[in-house]
Amino acid sequence: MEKMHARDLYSYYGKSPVLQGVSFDLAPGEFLSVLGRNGVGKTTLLKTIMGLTDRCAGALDFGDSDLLSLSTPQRSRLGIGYIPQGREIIPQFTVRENILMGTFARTDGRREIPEYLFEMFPILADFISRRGGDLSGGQQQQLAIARALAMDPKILILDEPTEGIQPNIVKQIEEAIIRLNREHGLGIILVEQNVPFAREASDRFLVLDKGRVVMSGRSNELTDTIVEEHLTF
Ligand SMILES: Nc1ncnc2c1ncn2[C@@H]1O[C@H](COP(=O)(O)OP(=O)(O)OP(=O)(O)O)[C@@H](O)[C@H]1O
Repeated sequence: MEKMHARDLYSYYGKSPVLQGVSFDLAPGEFLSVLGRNGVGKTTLLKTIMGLTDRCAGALDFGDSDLLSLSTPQRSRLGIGYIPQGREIIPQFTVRENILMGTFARTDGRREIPEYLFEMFPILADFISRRGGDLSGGQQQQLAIARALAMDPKILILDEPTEGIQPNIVKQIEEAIIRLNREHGLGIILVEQNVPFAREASDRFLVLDKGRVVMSGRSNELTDTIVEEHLTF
C-alpha cells in the first residue's frame, strides 16, 4: 500500500497562492481530518491533491508516483477517489449509471458494481433505476461515495460529506466512512467541520489557517483549547 507525502506545497488560483507551504503524511490505511474555519484552504488542499488548481509547487508523492506531474485522471487511476463538495453526480443518469461511471477509472477493466456498496447504502439498491437528480441530497451523497468506491480506490478524499444533509442520513454516512477505513483499510482524508466526528473517526488531524498548517497531531490530542483557538468563529 502506498503512502502519501506532501512537503512545502504551494497551490495557486491565478497568481494568488492559497496553500502556502503545507506538509503532511498519510500512512497506508490512515485517517486524517483536515479542519479549519471557512476560506482557509481546506477545499483547495483536496483539489491540489487531485490536480484541480491552476498551479502547484513543492512535493506531493503517492507511493513512487510524483502526483504533481500527473493529470487528474491519472491520479484517480492510481487509486485516489475524490468526493467533492456538492457531490457532482450526473442528474440525468440513473443510480446504476452513476455508479458504473466510477468503474471506468479501474485499471483491471472490471465493470461490475461491488456488492458491498449496496450493503453499505441499501437505498441505492432500492433506487437503482431512478435518476440521480431525483434522489435527496443525502442519497446523492451516498451515491457519490458509492461511485468513488466503484473504482476500487486505495484512499478516499471527502469534502464535508455530511454538510447540509438530513440527520438520519448523516449517521449512516459517518458509519460508512469509519467502516471503509477500519474494515476495508482505505486511507481517508476528510475535510470536516464536525470536530467530535473528526476526533472519533480519525487517527490524526491538521488545522489549516490562511493556507498554512497551524496545528497537527493525533486525534486524541485535539483538545478543547485547540478548538477554541483555531476553529470557533
Ligand atoms: N476557483 C477559485 N479561484 C480563485 N480563488 C479561489 C477559488 N477557490 C477558492 N478560492 C479562494 O481560496 C481561498 C481558500 O478557499 P477554500 O475553498 O479552499 O477554503 P475552505 O477552507 O475549503 O473554505 P470552506 O470551508 O468555506 O469551503 C479563499 O480565499 C477563496 O476565496
